[in-house]
Amino acid sequence: MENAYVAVDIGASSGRLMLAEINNQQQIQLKEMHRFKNGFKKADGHDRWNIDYLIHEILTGLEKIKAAGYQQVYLGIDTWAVDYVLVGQDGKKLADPISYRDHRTDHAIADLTSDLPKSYLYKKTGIQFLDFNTLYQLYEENEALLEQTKQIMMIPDYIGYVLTGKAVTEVTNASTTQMLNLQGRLFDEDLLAKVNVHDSQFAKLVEAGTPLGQISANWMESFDLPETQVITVATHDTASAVVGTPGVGHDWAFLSSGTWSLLGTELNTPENGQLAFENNYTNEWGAYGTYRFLKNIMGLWIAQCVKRIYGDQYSFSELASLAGQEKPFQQFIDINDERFVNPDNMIEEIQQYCRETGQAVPEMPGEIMMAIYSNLALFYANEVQKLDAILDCHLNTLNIVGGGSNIALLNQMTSTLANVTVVAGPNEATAVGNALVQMISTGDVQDLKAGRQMIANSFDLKRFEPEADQYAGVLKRYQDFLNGHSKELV
Ligand SMILES: Nc1ncnc2c1ncn2[C@@H]1O[C@H](COP(=O)(O)OP(=O)(O)OP(=O)(O)O)[C@@H](O)[C@H]1O
Ligand SMILES: C[C@H](O)[C@H](O)[C@@H](O)C(=O)CO
Ligand SMILES: [Mg+2]
Repeated sequence: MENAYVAVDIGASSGRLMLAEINNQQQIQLKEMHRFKNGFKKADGHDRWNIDYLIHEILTGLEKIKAAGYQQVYLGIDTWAVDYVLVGQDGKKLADPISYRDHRTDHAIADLTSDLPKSYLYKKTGIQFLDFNTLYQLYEENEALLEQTKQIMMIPDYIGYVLTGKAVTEVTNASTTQMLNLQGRLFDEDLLAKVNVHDSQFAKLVEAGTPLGQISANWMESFDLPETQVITVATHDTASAVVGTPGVGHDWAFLSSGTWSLLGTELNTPENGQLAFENNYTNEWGAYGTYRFLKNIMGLWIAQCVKRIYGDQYSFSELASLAGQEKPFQQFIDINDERFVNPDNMIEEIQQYCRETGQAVPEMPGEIMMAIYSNLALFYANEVQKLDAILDCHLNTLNIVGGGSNIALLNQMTSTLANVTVVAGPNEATAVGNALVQMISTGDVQDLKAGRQMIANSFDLKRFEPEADQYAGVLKRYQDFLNGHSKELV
């Protein structure tokens, strides 16, 4: 009987339980068993996630898997980064987790680094400066709550703890705290002290692929579940997405395109030099001792907000079709401007930005969406050039994975502007990477290289080549615009 693997992948906008099995042709077969919405809501003065709802959805999905005839499964959990749950002395959460988009950290970097030079912090951690990194969230955390806290658990670690009773801190997601020391590969004592947190308040650090334990008997009594062995995978969803990216050789970059666009490349040693620091690139830890040298780009969050403002009357593919009927590059937008992190009305924010910069104001849905896609493609192309410069290399291929890999228009614009081959897919690379780490952990797959080959042989990947003479000079004009207008995410 072949092993069955359940990948629980919860992004900022949606979650899903995907069942992965290896068929006789040594291909990974992926089946969506359960999907649910995610999102934060205002509660007790902050934007909060509903973590109990997410756990209930996981158990509901597992019941569907049992009902489909699976008696025994492996399971891995990955979610978005930086956010955490505070667990009290009684082992229960003290509050629902606050979202990284909450405004409590809007000025946290300036406050925390007033007596701690950013260059020093970057040398220690190699992590990009995003004001919602865990370090700054803890700096702004409610002191009374922190004093009652026995354990600080990152979201996926907390879910694994609730399901199995076992607490660990998995390194790929822990690195996004900006509290891990690159040299010692442990929590940095100075940074813990800076936010009044003790080493003991984090469970032991473990690498991706470490077995966690069985789902506890109390859940088995309350829900009709398969016997479930939980494995701690690369619990940062982007880390799982990178594992699930079928890159070949050494000259490939990845773009994990979902709520965020995470553009970067996989390194075996961190790159925390001056150029990387100046360009705010990060060295998030990857699976198997790798580093994810990447940059956070605002991503399709902007499209998600637009879709919501239109009352969800358009599907994402309909919005993409409307965009395709419009001319590209009608206005330049620094999509990483902090004003787009969590505005009250994204459409108005985009329109106001265009007014303030004396540009054509997009009005119709198609114009708005084309403005978003055009500027995402330009931003991606600009960052590919920066990656080449920082790493002194030439990345020929950009593997685009995640929901955004479905957008052929955006894939093609990106290929042409960046002058690279785009390989699009799998769109569920995060779930695939989650399952692959489980398969490597059980020995069903030999290693990461063999797994990526298997992925390439299992999923329909689409290639996009640069279209000569298209958009000549646009990227240079965009870069000049950015140089005059950039107020990046910091
Ligand atoms: N067919 C499509 N046409 C256009 N856009 C699409 C299509 N399918 C997905 N998308 C885009 O992909 C996004 C969702 O990507 P994905 O499913 O990777 O995100 P997620 O995993 O839910 O969230 P996160 O990025 O936080 O992990 C949507 O917001 C949408 O913009
Ligand atoms: C806040 C993080 O940067 C974000 O979660 C990103 O890393 C991610 O996980 C996108 O899916
Ligand atoms: Mg995702």
